[in-house]
Amino acid sequence: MNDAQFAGDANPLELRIDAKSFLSADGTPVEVVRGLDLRLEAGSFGALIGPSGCGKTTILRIAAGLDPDFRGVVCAPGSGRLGMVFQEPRLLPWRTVEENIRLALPAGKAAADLTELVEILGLGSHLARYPGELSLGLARRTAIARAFAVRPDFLLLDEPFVSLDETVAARLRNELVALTTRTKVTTLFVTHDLAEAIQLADRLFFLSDRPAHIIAERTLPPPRGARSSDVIASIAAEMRLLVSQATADAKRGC
Ligand SMILES: Nc1ncnc2c1ncn2[C@@H]1O[C@H](COP(=O)(O)OP(=O)(O)OP(=O)(O)O)[C@@H](O)[C@H]1O
Repeated sequence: MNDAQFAGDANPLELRIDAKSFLSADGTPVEVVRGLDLRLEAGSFGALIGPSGCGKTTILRIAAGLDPDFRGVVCAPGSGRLGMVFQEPRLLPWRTVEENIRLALPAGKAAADLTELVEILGLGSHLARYPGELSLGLARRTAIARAFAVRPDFLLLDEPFVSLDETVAARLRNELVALTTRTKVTTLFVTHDLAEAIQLADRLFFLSDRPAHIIAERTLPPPRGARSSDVIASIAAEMRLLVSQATADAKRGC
C-alpha cells in the first residue's frame, strides 16, 4: 500500500448545516441540526462527540453526501474518494471477506495488492471465510479494510467500535491509528466515548442536544494514538468542565 501521496495536499473538510429536519410519524417536522459549522484540516482526525440521539449519524450522512435534504454546504476534502464505516458492518453475506473488501475497489483495480492492509488488520487467515462465520470484531475489521481499500481521501466512521469487548476495541483502535497515520486521510469519527475520542483524535467537536450544533471544540496536543491513560483522564476532566461551562453559557444565552 503506497498511500503517502494522497490526502496531505487535500482541502479541509468544511461542513455547514444551517438546518436539517425530519418529519415525525405524525407529520410534524423535528429539527435535528441547526447552525452547525465544522472545519477539519486536511489530514486531521476529528472526533464528533454528543449525547445519544442528538443527530451524529444524521451529520455523518450529510457529510458523506448520502442525505442531500438539508440547508447548508459540504466541501469534502480531496477528490471525493470516500471510505465509510457504519455501526453495523454491512457486509454481503454471500461473499467472502476478501470479496467483500475487493468489491469496494473501482473497476480495473480489482487485482490491487491488499497484503499490507490485510496484515495491519490481522485478516490474513480469514480471507476465505464468510461474514456469518465472523465474530463482530472480525466483521468490523473487514468493514474497516473495505473502507481503506479504496484509498480514501475522506473517511467517515460511525461508532465503529461500539459493543465490542474492550480488548478487541483497544486493538482495533490501535489498528485505526496505524492506518490513519500512515495514509493521512482526513477522518471524522463519531463516538459517545470521550476517552476513545481523546485517544484517537487531533481535534474534538462537542455537540449540543437536538437541534445539534457545536458547543465546544478543542485541538489536542500530539501525539495522537499514543496518549497514556493518565493523560487521557486528565484531558477528559478538562473537556467535561469545558462542555459543562459551554452548556451553561448556552442556557443563559451568552
Ligand atoms: N429518517 C429519519 N426519519 C425521521 N427521524 C429520523 C430519521 N433519522 C433520524 N431521525 C431522528 O433524528 C434524530 C437524530 O438521529 P441520529 O441517528 O442522527 O442521532 P445519533 O446522535 O446518531 O443517535 P445515537 O447516539 O443513538 O447513535 C433522532 O431523534 C432520530 O429519531
